Amino acid sequence: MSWKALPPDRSAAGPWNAASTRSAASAAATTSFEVQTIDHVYDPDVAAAFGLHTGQVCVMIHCGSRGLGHQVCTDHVRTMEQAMHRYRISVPDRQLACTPVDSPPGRDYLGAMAAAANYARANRQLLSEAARRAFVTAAGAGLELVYDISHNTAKLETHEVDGVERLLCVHRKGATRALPPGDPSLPTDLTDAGQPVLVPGTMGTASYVMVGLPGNDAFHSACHGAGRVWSRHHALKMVRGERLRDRLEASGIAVRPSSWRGLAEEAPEAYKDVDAVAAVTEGAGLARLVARLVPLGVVKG
Ligand SMILES: Nc1nc2c(ncn2[C@@H]2O[C@H](COP(=O)(O)O)[C@@H](O)[C@H]2O)c(=O)[nH]1
Ligand SMILES: [Mn+2]
Repeated sequence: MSWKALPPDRSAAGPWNAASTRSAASAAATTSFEVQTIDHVYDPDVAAAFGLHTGQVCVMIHCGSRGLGHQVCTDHVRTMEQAMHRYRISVPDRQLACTPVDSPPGRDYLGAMAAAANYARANRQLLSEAARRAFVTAAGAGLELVYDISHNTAKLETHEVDGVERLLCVHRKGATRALPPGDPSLPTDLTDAGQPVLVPGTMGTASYVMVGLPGNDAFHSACHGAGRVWSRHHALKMVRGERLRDRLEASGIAVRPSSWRGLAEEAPEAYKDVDAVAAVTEGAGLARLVARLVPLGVVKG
């Protein structure tokens, strides 16, 4: 399973454009290529609409711009911080540095961020194609795309605020879009079901497919993953890559890391409990559970 292109942004011009270092992906980017199987389906109808069923083998690919988006954010926070006085803006924290979306720094930021998002999408396309070739060669099996979705982005979108439709620049960090059934931005084959929301957990625990819900108060957003409890630095102090590989392989998960260090940084214990995160996401009305997937093998880049 990987990510399908979303419709392009509809317009420019409008509200504030904030570039935040908090809003950036970690420079040491997470990339995982995971073969999984579906161990539980919560909503058979929506799962069927996504082409999913219990026992199915899937591929979940997580890849962004490999640090480019982080650099874009760092650079534009600096520029906006220096430009804010021209727009009479002050913020309590430099990481909230912002200028209007239709100002030169705002346009520059959105353009650079979009380029990084496109680069991330191209990376996923290449990894998806590699997955297709590997599955055909090794198993004679084809792969069908469920959804390709961007994360850690800023998008211009119209939302109702205090009863008024407004054009907003919505920043989603550690988050992704979660459109409800019937949303006009959805591809037609997903209009009845809603948008697939992919929630990777860790290489040693479950991951989830969820679906967007009506009435989402977070501007149609949901989490994009379990999220960290340990920094990469702390994970390196706590975990040895070789031992982690042995532990995962002993529990039946094949592991192919590009480095021991990279593997240790992404140890399962460095992340929150994804089962709890998915339950809270559903409880908060952000997205609904569709299927739970468990890892069979992971390649870490
Ligand atoms: N299924 C897997 N999920 C993983 C793995 N490594 C990390 N993660 C999850 O992805 C999200 C998003 O990562 P981010 O770098 O964009 O924040 C993260 O919160 C983890 O929950 C993995 O190997 N397999
Ligand atoms: Mn990422």
